[in-house]
Amino acid sequence: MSEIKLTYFNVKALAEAIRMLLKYGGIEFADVRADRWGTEWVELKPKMPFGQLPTLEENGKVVPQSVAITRYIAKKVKLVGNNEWEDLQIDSIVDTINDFRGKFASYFYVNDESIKEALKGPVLKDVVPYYLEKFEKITKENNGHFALGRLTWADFYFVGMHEYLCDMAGKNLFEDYPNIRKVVENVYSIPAIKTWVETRPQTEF
Ligand SMILES: N[C@@H](CCC(=O)N[C@@H](CS)C(=O)NCC(=O)O)C(=O)O
Repeated sequence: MSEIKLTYFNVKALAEAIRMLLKYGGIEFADVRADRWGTEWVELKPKMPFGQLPTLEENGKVVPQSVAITRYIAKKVKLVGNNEWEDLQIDSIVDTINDFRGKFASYFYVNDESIKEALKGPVLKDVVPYYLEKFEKITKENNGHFALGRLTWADFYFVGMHEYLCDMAGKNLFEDYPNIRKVVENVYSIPAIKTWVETRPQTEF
């Protein structure tokens, strides 16, 4: 059995879907959480392939990029499509969820508070309902899932990310969207994930 090490910061954000998929598949891994604000990250950053986290290390080889890593683990735990068309459905919605995340990132990391607020306003007013109404329709049509009418890594990708999205928005985004919430409930009701959620390190997002 190969040795897997997942390195990220002590948050869920881009790595939680990967952690949850590993747990789902019962795959042992080292869950390394670097201190983002201390000297640890200053020393580690130049050693990372593109200076960022998460990275996956397997058999001594280190690879970056959260979506690629999530897809790779999803293949191992068989939460991918049954053919190329099905994989395209999953990839397409994952990329769309990632675009949605990018809308929040466009203001969240801005230091100037007045500029940040000015950028945040239209995202919350226009972009959020635009995406969430479509996500609600998709998850309704797919019976509480994001693709293929069944559990796939797209669900994990969203669930791993959803608290981060709420944190960046400064509110619960999904209150009025029962079918999106159903995706979270479906993933959290899987026994291995339930145990993980109960025992994982407590972080804000
Ligand atoms: N496209 C990359 C983005 C990775 C990324 O933005 N990582 C951030 C944390 S979420 C990071 O490493 N920040 C620290 C830094 O850039 O020094 C991925 O999806 O993995």
